Amino acid sequence: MSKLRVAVLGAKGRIGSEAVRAVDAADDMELVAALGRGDGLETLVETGAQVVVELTTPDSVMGNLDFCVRHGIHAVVGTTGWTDERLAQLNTSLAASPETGVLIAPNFSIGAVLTMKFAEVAAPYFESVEVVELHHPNKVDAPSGTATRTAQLIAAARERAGSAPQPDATVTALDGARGANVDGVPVHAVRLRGLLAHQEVLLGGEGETLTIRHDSLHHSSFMPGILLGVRRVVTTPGLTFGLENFLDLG
Ligand SMILES: NC(=O)C1=CN([C@@H]2O[C@H](COP(=O)(O)OP(=O)(O)OC[C@H]3O[C@@H](n4cnc5c(N)ncnc54)[C@H](OP(=O)(O)O)[C@@H]3O)[C@@H](O)[C@H]2O)C=CC1
Ligand SMILES: O=C(O)C1=N[C@H](C(=O)O)C[C@H](O)C1
Repeated sequence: MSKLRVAVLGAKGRIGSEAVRAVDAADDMELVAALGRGDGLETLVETGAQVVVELTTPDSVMGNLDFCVRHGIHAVVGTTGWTDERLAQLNTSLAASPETGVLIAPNFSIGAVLTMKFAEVAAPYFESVEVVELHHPNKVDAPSGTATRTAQLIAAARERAGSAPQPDATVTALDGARGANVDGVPVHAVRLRGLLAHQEVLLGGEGETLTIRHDSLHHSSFMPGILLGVRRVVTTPGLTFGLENFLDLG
């Protein structure tokens, strides 16, 4: 069986450098390019890359994906910064290249994907829900893509269940004291030396609380999800949002 020809963009970054090692070590993949900022994207065409793993920055990802989709190169994307406008722009590009697949995964670690799933299930059963994400201080953005996605899933689950809006403070002495409001769910971002990527979903009801916590302790936690994404995206045309779509979570 021929190996999948895979390139990594953002290859010198924290997660990109780990992805280079993981792709290189995978028996069914050949690492054909490892590109950093300023390296020409034409290399992707010259090396016959079939799948790009995109792990750059929110300011670079759209241009990189535009190139990939126009050249029929599938993409597995971990880079954050997704908005409805950006997703619509990507869908427009994909419409002109209907055989190309793009997976955007807010988080590639199985624990984080399960945290989102568990939070979605639990959210309608509690009066209050808040999300706290904690990351290393060099993280490019806040709140994390995972926290934003978690809050969106929680809000959608509560809306489907007809949950009442959460009680909240009527007076805040300082802006930001209640975190960011994502679809009615407060999201708090901590940046702390020594951390990598962590999240707590706090749920509270009458006389009880439930805390769902996930910790990524090393960038290796994201690698099985990236490799799964690479294997599946080549046979999944169009846009897939969330690694859970490639997992059987019941
Ligand atoms: N979905 C997931 O599971 C995960 C997602 N992430 C996300 O991945 C992204 C990267 O995170 P992280 O590795 O910590 O960040 P880093 O800053 O360590 O790495 C980003 C790398 O991308 C490079 N880069 C920027 N623009 C381009 C470009 N146009 N072409 C090629 N390379 C480029 C940067 O180069 P330079 O330094 O020169 O700018 C840098 O080396 C973030 O959005 C982060 O949130 C991170 C971990 C897990
Ligand atoms: O920048 C990071 O480190 C991470 N980014 C992703 C996010 O914003 O959710 C995934 C994970 O939290 C690590």
